[in-house]
Amino acid sequence: MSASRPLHFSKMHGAGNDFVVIDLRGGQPAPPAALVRTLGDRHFGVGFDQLLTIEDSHALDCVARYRIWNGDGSPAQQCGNGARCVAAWLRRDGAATGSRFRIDSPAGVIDVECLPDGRYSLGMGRPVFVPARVPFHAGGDAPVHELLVEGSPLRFGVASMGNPHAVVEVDNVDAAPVHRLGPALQARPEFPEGVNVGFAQVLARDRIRLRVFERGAGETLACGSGACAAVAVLVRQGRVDRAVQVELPGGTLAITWPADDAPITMAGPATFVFEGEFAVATP
Ligand SMILES: N[C@H](CCC[C@H](N)C(=O)O)C(=O)O
Repeated sequence: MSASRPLHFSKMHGAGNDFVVIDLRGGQPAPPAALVRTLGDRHFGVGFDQLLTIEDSHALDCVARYRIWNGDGSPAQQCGNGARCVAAWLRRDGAATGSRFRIDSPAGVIDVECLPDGRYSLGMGRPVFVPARVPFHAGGDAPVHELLVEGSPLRFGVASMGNPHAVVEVDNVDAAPVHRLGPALQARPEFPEGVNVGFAQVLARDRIRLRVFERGAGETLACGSGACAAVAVLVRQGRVDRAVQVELPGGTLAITWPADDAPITMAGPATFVFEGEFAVATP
């Protein structure tokens, strides 16, 4: 029987997008990819869409830094639902005081506001549409791109929220071929760093439904950066206004993009589920 040491974690979710949060402040090393994969396994581990590590921030005005790992062990630059859970975790920890503070994400500093109704409102930065910066290596800086996918033309928009997104508009998200077209688009060489693929159904100019097949995690019940990217792409295509309720399978996020040169704001819940200890094998 190999020895092991306990690793304390918090299990959380943001609109059903679930996370394991571990505290690595004090200079503890990042978890090896093998541990991330084991911890993320829903049979041999705890299970999560993403692992979030809380770390010391080098930015003076930030309460903490955090990093993001997908279930397949790959790092990510942005996680909107995860950022809200980090904010809630820091409030409960006492590291964050007051209703406004800043956290340091791999994609940059995020302004947090704790709303009276218990939701968290976050400044998610400006969307980037320049293909080379998504990155997406095909076509120019157009609102709509088209690729031949599995023999049929597929039209979509692209945007980076710090992480890459493609957004496909569909008539009915329930019937969308999410688990076929999601992996097919992710496998394209035009997306050299992979891509999160959103399938959006426009219900009204201020309301959409969205399903997201995430890079490194598959379909999740919600994707915060995906909701931001979907609104940005659809605003640019003239399909929605600038304040949109995004209905995802796990819950609803309020996305606002006041102007092209303004950051996108995302508001939504962050929920603690349980605390636990994971037995990490020691050599
Ligand atoms: N799978 C994403 C990271 C998690 C994003 C999502 N969970 C969110 O809430 O934004 C990527 O590799 O870019």
